Amino acid sequence: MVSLSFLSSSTKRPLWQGQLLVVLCVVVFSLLGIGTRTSEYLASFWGTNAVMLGLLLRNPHWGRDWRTWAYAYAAYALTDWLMGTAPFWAFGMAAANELGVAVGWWLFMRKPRRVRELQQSRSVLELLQACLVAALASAAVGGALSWMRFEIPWWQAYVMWAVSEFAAFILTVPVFLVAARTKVWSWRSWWPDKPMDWHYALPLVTLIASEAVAFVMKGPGTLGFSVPAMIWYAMAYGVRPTVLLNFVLSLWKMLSISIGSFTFSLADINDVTSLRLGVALLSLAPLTVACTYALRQQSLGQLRQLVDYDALTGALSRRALLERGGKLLQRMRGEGQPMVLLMIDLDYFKQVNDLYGHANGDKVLQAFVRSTQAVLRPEDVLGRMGGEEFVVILPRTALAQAQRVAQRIGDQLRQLEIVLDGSNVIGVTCSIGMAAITQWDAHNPLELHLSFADHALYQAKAAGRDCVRVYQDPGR
Ligand SMILES: Nc1nc2c(ncn2[C@@H]2O[C@H](COP(=O)(O)OP(=O)(O)OP(=O)(O)O)[C@@H](O)[C@H]2O)c(=O)[nH]1
Repeated sequence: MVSLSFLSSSTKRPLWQGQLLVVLCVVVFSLLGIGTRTSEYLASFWGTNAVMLGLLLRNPHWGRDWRTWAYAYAAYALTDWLMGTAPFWAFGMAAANELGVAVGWWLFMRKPRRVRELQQSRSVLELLQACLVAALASAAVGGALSWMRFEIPWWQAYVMWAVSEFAAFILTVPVFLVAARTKVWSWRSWWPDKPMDWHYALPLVTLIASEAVAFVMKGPGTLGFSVPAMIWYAMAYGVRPTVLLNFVLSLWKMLSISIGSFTFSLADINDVTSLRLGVALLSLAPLTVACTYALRQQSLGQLRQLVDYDALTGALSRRALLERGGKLLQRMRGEGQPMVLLMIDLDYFKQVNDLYGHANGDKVLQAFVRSTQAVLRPEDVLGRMGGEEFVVILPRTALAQAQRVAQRIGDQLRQLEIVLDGSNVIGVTCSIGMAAITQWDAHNPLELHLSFADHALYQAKAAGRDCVRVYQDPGR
């Protein structure tokens, strides 16, 4: 398997390897760009600068060494020169190319990491700004050189250079920026984390269909045909797949423009420039949607975490416990499986607070949850009802089995030595009330079964605490 670990910011390779890679990329991509040159003008696609910028953004320590820039400059100029360009133009163009990369790198590196990695809502605007300024800087030199060399109006030379640089930057750099958070060699990491089913493919199918219609219909308006599908995939797939799809789609659009309605020549240069700019800018819409949507999902996730889990102990909150318990009850009823509820209350907990303070009381609660969780299976549910009262739900569990679990919870807690602030070590016990839910009474709501467990807990407390009691239905 080909290793692409050079794309991973987490792998710090020796500097010389990085520099060699930058030089190789400059040579290969420059040759590719030179291959697209028409006889009378510059390359119709020049991705070298964007790729070099992307590599340096992923591996910032390469860019901090001046030799990287010197080697890259030599690679730019020599490749062009060896391919037949006069030395003055070759070295001048190399300066223009590297200036754009340097300005882009400097601007991006000043931004906070989360902004750079497209994890903030303002990321796309910052990306736009950095790519624009880098392209304008490169065009300041490159535009002047191509004006002198090709005798076209100076403004046209400048705009052409700036737009082509900007388009390459805005489409390529995000691929490197988001790849910084992932393992690029795993294709799976570029795909959404959600389960795959057929309706998941709909945005992609819509995209292909709209591009097919655009290709057949032709005309300037077809550029926007794919916008609904772009917005859709941005919302459905998230940032990373969006960046990748934007890249592929934009390349396709530029290609389809050149094989469909336009050919690249100086005669329709303004059309080509404006189309190129349009295609590049089009990608910003889904990218913004994807970034904003991802942030929203992240905030919702954090909010859900806050609502669903007790901040002190990490057990489920009362609300989430009742919700999950209700669903489990339904499922067990459907499957005809038994389920058991344990209502657990720490004994004489008030005394712990009174003697050692509230903060130490909190420590005891946390220790109890840790020790109980160690006894439970992954499918069991532990929640905090409030204060020092907890509930454990044991799905697919018969009463005898649940009694052993309850015993183990009690034993484990009894053996625990809890170290408090001030190096006091204490032990605590708990009382447990159990209620078994069998198939035939599963239609009762969870709250009723909980009240049975509570009743049994009351009996455990009355019996002297540190023991387990099972609810006995008086009707049976
Ligand atoms: N440290 C701490 N104490 C809490 C928290 N929530 C409730 N408590 C305290 O838990 C104590 C519960 O006391 P009681 O209901 O009298 O129960 P107990 O002392 O355990 O007595 P029994 O249950 O009868 O064995 C009270 O002192 C509450 O202030 C909490 O989050 N942290």
